[in-house]
Amino acid sequence: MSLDVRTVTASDYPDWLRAVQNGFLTAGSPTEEDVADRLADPDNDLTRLQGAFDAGRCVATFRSFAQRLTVVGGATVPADAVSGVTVSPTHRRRGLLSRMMAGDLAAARERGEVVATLIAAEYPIYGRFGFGPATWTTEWEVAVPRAGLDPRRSGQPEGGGRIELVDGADVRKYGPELHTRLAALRPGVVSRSERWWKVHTGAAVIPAHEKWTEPFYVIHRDADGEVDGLMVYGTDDKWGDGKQPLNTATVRDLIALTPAAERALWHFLCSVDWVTTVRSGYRAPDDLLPDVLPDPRAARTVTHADWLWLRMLDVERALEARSYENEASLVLDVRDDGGVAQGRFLLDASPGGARCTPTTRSADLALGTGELASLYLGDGSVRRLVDLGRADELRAGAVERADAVFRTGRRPWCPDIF
Ligand SMILES: CC(=O)SCCNC(=O)CCNC(=O)[C@H](O)C(C)(C)COP(=O)(O)OP(=O)(O)OC[C@H]1O[C@@H](n2cnc3c(N)ncnc32)[C@H](O)[C@@H]1OP(=O)(O)O
Repeated sequence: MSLDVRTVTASDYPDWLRAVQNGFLTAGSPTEEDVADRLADPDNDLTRLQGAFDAGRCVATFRSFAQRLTVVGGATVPADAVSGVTVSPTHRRRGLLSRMMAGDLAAARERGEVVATLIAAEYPIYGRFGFGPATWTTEWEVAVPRAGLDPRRSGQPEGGGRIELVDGADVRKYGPELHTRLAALRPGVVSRSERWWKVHTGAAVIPAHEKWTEPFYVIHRDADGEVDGLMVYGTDDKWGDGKQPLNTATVRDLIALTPAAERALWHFLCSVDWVTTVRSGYRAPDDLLPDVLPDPRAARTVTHADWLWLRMLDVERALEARSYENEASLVLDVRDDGGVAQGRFLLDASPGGARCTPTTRSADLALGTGELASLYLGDGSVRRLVDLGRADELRAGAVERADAVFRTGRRPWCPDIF
């Protein structure tokens, strides 16, 4: 019997959500409350949900939703955020993901979205669809007693700043604006919905499989009393046989708008009595963390991996949307097996702005859409891509010019999983 791949209706939704849950290895079905809560979410656009149905049962799922992505320079571009991708183990490797992805990318291009984004469950899945890793993440584990911090200072900020313990309602009050201001500073940040803040502060139905517990919330105020930082962390309740505290504090969210706020929040958490280990959560690879400690070797890297994957949908608009610190004129031959974003483009970039237009001039560099995506937010190195055989230098000196124009001083970072 042929499989029916189609848009999901409200009556399909409980079975579709069950298939997502099962595809992510959680048995059973979602609660009625969870289904109703998600259906009421204005960001859950059912016209962008696809499902494959076999004899009426959902066996594959795919969701996309409208997102804004911060690019270099602080502008945002409309992104097609891909999520909830599953194919039942009974129906894998028959091309179901390929069919749903092709349909979604064509629709996204049609809607005028500039890039597609996703967080890949496994590295090998999405390169074939023209995606490339555009931001990376690092998680550290800090052995607090080895960090060299002065326990007499008890984590008080320097320079007149102040740290306050607050509750979830305060986070819903301050968090969205802090996040919006972070998005203007950091390439790779993606928009957060109102529901995100509710779910992460316990004010909305928590999906059964997410196992949420109430965390601690702290804010940082600068010397003028302005809130410029937020940290959310959970603790366990571990004690050693000798009656010594052995608690681990794990960061769930940390937004710092200034380096002073970032330093103060890390020092605070590493000074909480009973906490002997701090897990940083997924941070930017160039987070200040290890080096804000007197002894950075107290921080062990526990994860370093690709995070936000990007796919170009509209090369001209994407390259014109970001800023460039250096001047360069480059012709890029962009290959795209998916037939969405291929072409030869002339990029005229300068600190004052950029123009990107189709051209017939001979190319300086040839690369795939996934490779361009990995350079787009300022992270990847053209030299490395060429050395890996994933990009071709077609004119001498093009690699150095391209690296000078694409790379940025700080690395991009996406704080969210979606
Ligand atoms: C953004 C997110 O939601 S990330 C979450 C992704 N989902 C998961 O990891 C859940 C568990 N896995 C699954 O549900 C499925 O295996 C999926 C969705 C990853 C793939 O679905 P399928 O329908 O099997 O993929 P499809 O048949 O279209 O495969 C296309 C190609 O990708 C390859 N491929 C698919 N999945 C994988 C994988 N996990 N690792 C390596 N290659 C893969 C296939 O072999 C195939 O290659 P080919 O064209 O050379 O033959």
